[in-house]
Amino acid sequence: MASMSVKHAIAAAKKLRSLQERFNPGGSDIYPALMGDEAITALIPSGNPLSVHILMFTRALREQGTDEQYEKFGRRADNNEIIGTFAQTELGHGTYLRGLEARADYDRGTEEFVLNTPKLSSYKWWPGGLGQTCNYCIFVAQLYIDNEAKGMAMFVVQIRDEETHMPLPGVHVGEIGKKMGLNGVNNGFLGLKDYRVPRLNMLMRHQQVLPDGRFVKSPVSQVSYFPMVFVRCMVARQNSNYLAQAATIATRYSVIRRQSPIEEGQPEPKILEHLTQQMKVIPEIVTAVVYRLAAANLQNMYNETAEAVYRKDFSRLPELHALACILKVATSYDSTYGIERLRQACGGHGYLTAGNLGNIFAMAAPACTYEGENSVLYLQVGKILMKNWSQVLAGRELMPSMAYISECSKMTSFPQWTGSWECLLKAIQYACVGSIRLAFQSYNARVQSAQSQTAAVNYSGLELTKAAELHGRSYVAGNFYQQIVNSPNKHQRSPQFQKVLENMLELHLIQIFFRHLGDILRFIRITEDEISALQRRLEEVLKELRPDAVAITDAFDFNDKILSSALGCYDGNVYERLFEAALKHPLNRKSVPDFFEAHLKPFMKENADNAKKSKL
Ligand SMILES: CCCCC/C=C\C/C=C\C/C=C\CCCCC(=O)SCCNC(=O)CCNC(=O)[C@H](O)C(C)(C)COP(=O)(O)OP(=O)(O)OC[C@H]1O[C@@H](n2cnc3c(N)ncnc32)[C@H](O)[C@@H]1OP(=O)(O)O
Ligand SMILES: Cc1cc2nc3c(=O)[nH]c(=O)nc-3n(C[C@H](O)[C@H](O)[C@H](O)COP(=O)(O)OP(=O)(O)OC[C@H]3O[C@@H](n4cnc5c(N)ncnc54)[C@H](O)[C@@H]3O)c2cc1C
Repeated sequence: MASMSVKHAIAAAKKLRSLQERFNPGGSDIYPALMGDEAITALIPSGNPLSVHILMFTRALREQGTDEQYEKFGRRADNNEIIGTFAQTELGHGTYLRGLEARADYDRGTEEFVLNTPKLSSYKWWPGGLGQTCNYCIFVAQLYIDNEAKGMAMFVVQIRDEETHMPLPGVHVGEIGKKMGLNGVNNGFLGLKDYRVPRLNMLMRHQQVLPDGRFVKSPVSQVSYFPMVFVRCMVARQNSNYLAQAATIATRYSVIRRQSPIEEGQPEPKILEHLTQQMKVIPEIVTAVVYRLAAANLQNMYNETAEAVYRKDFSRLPELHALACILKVATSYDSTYGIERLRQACGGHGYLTAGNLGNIFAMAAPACTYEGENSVLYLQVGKILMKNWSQVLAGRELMPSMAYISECSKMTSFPQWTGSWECLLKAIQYACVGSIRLAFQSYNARVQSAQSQTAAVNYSGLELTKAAELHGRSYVAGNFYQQIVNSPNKHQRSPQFQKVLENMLELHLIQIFFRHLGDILRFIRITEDEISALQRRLEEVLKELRPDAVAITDAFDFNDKILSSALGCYDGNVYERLFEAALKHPLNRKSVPDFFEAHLKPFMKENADNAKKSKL
């Protein structure tokens, strides 16, 4: 599988290169790569072993290395003359970066770094492509000068000979083993023993070690985390894509499959006529649209911030970090749970490999873990919200994506309930700010009682993650509302198209309202009648969107090769394709399976003989 994946990945990388040249000659815009990734996803359903090379290795060289280092390493990496990965996570540590054990000791006598993974737990473990594909990596290690720790640093390390691909002396590298998916990615392990690299192999755009061993600190230590921010932004787009693929499959299947009359004596309807089926499928279509728009926004913000960082302006890093965390978590959680809901919506056939929903799930699910485990990133955002609440209490302005927090903090109570979109959006934001306030009270009480900040974060963790989740909902719903209601190009839309978008906004806001009704009722008084009215509107908007469901998913424009699903094929010949796939199964090559003579027949005969004996 690994070699097949590499072959396909190389074919796709060539396609990527042509996309890049067509869309953005000489540029480094990731979008062609993403489009290439959709193609790659179809070509390599077991995952792309070059993903981390393209997403992290090449970018780290560009963004963390000096111009000279880019010339020496980055250009060759961008041109796929060398293939690398991003080796940060270890067998013993993934989340807690300050606990990473790999070390780089500076030897001023030879102007080299001596790299070691001192224990088994220090081995790099997980980096994509590390097992067999890569001959280089960015090796993330704790930097030591005269045995004094200086923090994390990144090193360009060659791990295999460029001609023979043999691991170099001092390198112990291999595959970490089968996973629940992405088995074409050859995630690997890497141990280094007294492995020497020249001083100039340490990426030094933001921090430097001078020949005499003097250390020049980075102006902002977190800029070394920037490669992770980029992938979090990519995950937001990538996982909204996976959800859109699954929604396309389930929608098409739901208008082909007929089952169970709704009225006695009537013919069996398409299953999408069942209201409960509409509630399983249509919200997922809308969620895919909502996150694709949010991810595009985030991508623009990333590009602007990356340019600013290149100019040593780090001012927008904190906001990008917070948004990248919140969107990476929200899209990976919601896409993973949404794809499973869509699989279940396809009944038994949803469980067949020929439907491809299981593989799409297996591609989407690890995003809840990699690039920052989701609950850890929620805690990260919770901490940032605590800092921002202190700013609110001090009457200071907040970053634009948190401005609603200041506005809501000035409200002494929630205004008269109207049930309008603005009202629903404000209710979610108001519940978020109420949760932030409660979390802050708990957190601050702990800090005031002499608990350390880290301990206070831990013991306030449930409230912090709740506040972070509601902040994510507020940001995503607010972005969708702006795009539908206040977009500058709204007048260019046909009235029919605008109506479909408004129906999607109605559904998204009501769905999020019901998902967080408990959180909202904690801070806002809403009557039973007002809630029942929203229930009726939910049923109504599902009915309104039902006729548009297929057209919206067709607009995602996934061809059959990318969907790779007998249930979601454009021509709708589901049963023929399921049967065609079944007949291709190796077990159907013979009428009598080999195991009959070897196992089944003796087993049945032995039982028959025993039965006869027991009668005698
Ligand atoms: C072919 C084309 C392909 C396209 C494919 C498309 C999509 C992509 C899909 C898939 C991708 C492919 C493969 C998957 C690759 C996966 C790769 C990896 O997993 S790499 C490893 C990832 N590891 C992590 O993410 C580690 C998580 N841990 C952390 O990030 C940190 O430890 C932490 C949890 C954030 C804690 O940080 P720290 O230890 O420094 O302590 P804190 O006190 O929390 O933070 C201090 C300070 O710094 C700020 N900060 C933290 N992080 C950042 C950041 N990233 N940016 C900016 N600022 C940051 C934090 O806010 C604090 O600030 P302050 O309070 O003001 O001091
Ligand atoms: C498919 C895949 C590809 C990957 N690719 C790469 C790669 O290319 N390069 C790379 O370097 N890494 C890669 N990784 C590793 C990935 O980045 C880590 O798995 C991830 O950062 C989580 O760290 P961990 O595995 O150590 O989990 P842990 O941090 O051990 O998490 C285990 C549990 O502990 C909890 N926990 C941990 N810290 C805290 C805390 N402070 N507060 C509360 N709870 C906490 C977590 O929430 C989680 O529930 C990949 C992983 C996967 C699955």
